[in-house]
Amino acid sequence: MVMVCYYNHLLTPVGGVRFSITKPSVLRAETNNPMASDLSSDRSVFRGVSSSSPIRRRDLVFVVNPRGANGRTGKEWKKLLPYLQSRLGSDCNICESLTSGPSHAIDITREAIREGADAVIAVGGDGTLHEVVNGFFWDGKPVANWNTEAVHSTALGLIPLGTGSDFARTLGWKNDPREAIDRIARGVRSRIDVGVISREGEGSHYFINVADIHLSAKAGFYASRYKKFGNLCYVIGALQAFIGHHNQDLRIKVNEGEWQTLSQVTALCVGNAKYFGGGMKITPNADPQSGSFEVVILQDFKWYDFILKLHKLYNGTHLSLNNVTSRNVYTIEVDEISGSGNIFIQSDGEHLGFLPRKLSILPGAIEMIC
Ligand SMILES: Nc1ncnc2c1ncn2[C@@H]1O[C@H](COP(=O)(O)OP(=O)(O)OP(=O)(O)O)[C@@H](O)[C@H]1O
Repeated sequence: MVMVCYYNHLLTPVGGVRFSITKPSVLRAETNNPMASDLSSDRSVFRGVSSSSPIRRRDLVFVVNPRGANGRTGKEWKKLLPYLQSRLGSDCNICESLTSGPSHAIDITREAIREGADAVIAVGGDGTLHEVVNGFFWDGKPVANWNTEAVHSTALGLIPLGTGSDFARTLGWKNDPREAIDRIARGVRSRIDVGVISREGEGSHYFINVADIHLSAKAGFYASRYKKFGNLCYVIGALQAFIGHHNQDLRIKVNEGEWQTLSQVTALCVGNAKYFGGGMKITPNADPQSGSFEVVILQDFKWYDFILKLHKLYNGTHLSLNNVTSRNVYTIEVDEISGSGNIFIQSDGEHLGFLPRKLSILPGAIEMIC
């Protein structure tokens, strides 16, 4: 079978990359994105080679956020392309899709899965990974290949090139993109869990790393404005979030049980993986293959507690503190008591809105190249 990954600068709207169906077995990326790398115009890279071998060439779609890590992702990606081509070009059809703005990675991923890509690889930070993960779902269900006779499924891949790249830390991956490409070349897949967040009257939202509520979510909201300062953005975001912060009584319902009240919550963190905020080991026992979340709740923290206990939050030893609790859950509903409507929630470092929300685990929902 011949799979073609075809790059065309003439056919798309400004700044876009999209896949369009020409015939079921053809995967086509189209763009006129000015950020497209030099190699984008080299069709020998993006066009599949007709193969007479009975072994099917894998179709790999790399979803690259050129603005990730304040533009470092785009620069690093360009430097990586020759290695990528040398490592994967002989066995795989390689397709590069540069995102043109927020949420674009979701659409690219959905189209790639429907077109039968073997893997969609997020190239960027946790925000890009988050969008690619959301692209694996549509209308509350997993996205499927349009070709219902296809025997392969689409795996998720990751080349961590963001500011924080916290999800990769849980997997023990070094911040080495060549190592990530070697991993993709090996192509070993494992099932991992995904979290789903819902609210009455709204569509579902998915996350792979950590979802968190109140102070930390507010800090993440502000941190996103200061990404140009690298990991320092999380410190600046936290300082800004502290201004006017009040711990709040919240109510939670765990595993469909009874509602219970939590007093003076500073932050409530739901971990599918361990790290957030640029390396803080907030949910140290979370494991994306466990089939459950670790929920860590910080209560009645004062500003000076963060100064005195910050090292514990970074190295994951904070669970021994009096006002920190941890539990394993499958579902958790969180609502506020005061009705202020301003308790922040974020997932994978992306601002999601405000309470209430229900968070549930989807065990083994995605196959990941590990
Ligand atoms: N072309 C683009 N221009 C501007 N923003 C973009 C573009 N493509 C994607 N984005 C947005 O950039 C945000 C951040 O991207 P990403 O997570 O890759 O990098 P980061 O924030 O530096 O890393 P981390 O999330 O690991 O700290 C994402 O939320 C995404 O919506």
